[in-house]
Amino acid sequence: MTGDHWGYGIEDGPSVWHKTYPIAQGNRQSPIDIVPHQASCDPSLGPIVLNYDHCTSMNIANNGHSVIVEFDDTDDRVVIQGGPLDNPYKLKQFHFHWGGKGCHGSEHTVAGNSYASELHLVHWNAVKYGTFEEAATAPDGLAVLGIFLETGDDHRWLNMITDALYMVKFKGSVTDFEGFNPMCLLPSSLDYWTYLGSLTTPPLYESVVWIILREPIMVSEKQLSKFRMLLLTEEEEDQRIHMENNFRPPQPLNGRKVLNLCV
Ligand SMILES: NS(=O)(=O)/N=C1/NCCS1
Ligand SMILES: [Zn+2]
Repeated sequence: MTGDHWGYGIEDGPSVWHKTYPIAQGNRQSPIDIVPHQASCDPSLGPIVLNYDHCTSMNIANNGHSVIVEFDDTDDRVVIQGGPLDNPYKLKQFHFHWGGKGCHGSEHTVAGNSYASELHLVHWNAVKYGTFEEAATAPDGLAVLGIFLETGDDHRWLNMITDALYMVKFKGSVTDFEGFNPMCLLPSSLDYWTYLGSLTTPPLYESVVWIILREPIMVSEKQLSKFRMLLLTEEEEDQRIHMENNFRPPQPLNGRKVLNLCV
């Protein structure tokens, strides 16, 4: 397994990533199991503030690991700030992790329970670093907002994404996807847990301030099934392998503190 040849299968999945990415066995890896009653409330933690009003989604793509919506991050106004963050962090992209039919697929778990899926809104510290790539290797370079997806009623706005998935069925496909504002994917409460961790996909850099919202959003099984229609394989390949169970299991906490807002 070299270069971008990692995946979620037996041969190339999370249990062997350490062979190519030794930091997989580092001391601030993600995801983790969040144990609510062991989280510490920190009076210095304020609310999360999201300024997505001027966000400009550009495209939606199948990168062979997930489906990803990218944003124009030249605009300084589209940021997350507050909470544990010392600076505003700019929105770069969002993507999802999900399970197989009837299986759960979130990355973080809560008291050992996983959700059907997990949405990651990826932001970078453009105040301190010149590029996303540079920020991605710095200990305070990225802030990822994690939102759990639970099966229930149809999510009226998620349809905008699931209806576009057929256009990026194959690995390496990308299509225009403008005017989507992820504010519509937020739950009603911005109550959160936060801890210092890593990317959950190779190269697994330990550069992420994780902010996980406590309240899940509801999506239907039908909407989730459309994610599983995505393929890991390219259009010209004969084999067709569906993209599912693209989640890394929880990693050792190694003494890290999970903080939450004081009520
Ligand atoms: N799942 S994740 O958000 O931690 N992984 C990423 N890889 C590149 C940017 S975000
Ligand atoms: Zn992710």
